[in-house]
Amino acid sequence: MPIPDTSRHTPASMDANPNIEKRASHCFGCGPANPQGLHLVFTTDTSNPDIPVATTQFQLDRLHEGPPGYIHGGIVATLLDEAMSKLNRPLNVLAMTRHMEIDYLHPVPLYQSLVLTSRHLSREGRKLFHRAEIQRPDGTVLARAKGLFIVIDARLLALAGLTQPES
Ligand SMILES: CCCCC/C=C\C/C=C\C/C=C\C/C=C\CCCC(=O)SCCNC(=O)CCNC(=O)[C@H](O)C(C)(C)COP(=O)(O)OP(=O)(O)OC[C@H]1O[C@@H](n2cnc3c(N)ncnc32)[C@H](O)[C@@H]1OP(=O)(O)O
Repeated sequence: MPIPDTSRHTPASMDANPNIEKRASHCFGCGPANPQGLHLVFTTDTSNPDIPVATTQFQLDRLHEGPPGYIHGGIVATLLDEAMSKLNRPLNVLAMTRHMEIDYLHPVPLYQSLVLTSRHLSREGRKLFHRAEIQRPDGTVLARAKGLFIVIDARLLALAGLTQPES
């Protein structure tokens, strides 16, 4: 039986200098330090600061296959979730996904460059409503999501050991 590489599974509480940026370096969607992650790199358009838009191009292979030749539906959900989460920092909040709904309109192919984009829709207090889409380069929408993100307050982050309490 192979010996697991435990260095990839070090509990976050054992990190020498835990902070939100360092922890995010292992994010499955965008963390550069996660060897099994998707390594998505987004461009964020804040020309309208109230309605940020995040975009990336990606191309996956059989590591993320579901139906033969197509991306697994759970990975499609991950892509859409990740894209929407990228809108939170431009809105100057830390937030987590509370609810999302997905329309799988067409199978999402492997081995093709695709466009993943998200847009902030509205805010009601600590509730942020976003949307995201995966498109072919010709604009055909393959999958679409709406998401509700909840702003995480400083006290909760401090309890999780991610920031110092303000007072
Ligand atoms: C505590 C540890 C924090 C650690 C994380 C720190 C920071 C995170 C931010 C950035 C991290 C950096 C990298 C990004 C990483 C990943 C990217 C992808 C994003 C994700 O992958 S992130 C993982 C999945 N995510 C979760 O693991 C969340 C689990 N969850 C909770 O931890 C709680 O849920 C919490 C704390 C969020 C809120 O908890 P809560 O108790 O304060 O509030 P509750 O959940 O009850 O609802 C709130 C309001 O949403 C309304 N509501 C509910 N459903 C609705 C619906 N369908 N439509 C309309 N409204 C709805 C309710 O009615 C209520 O509204 P109202 O306030 O008006 O009553």
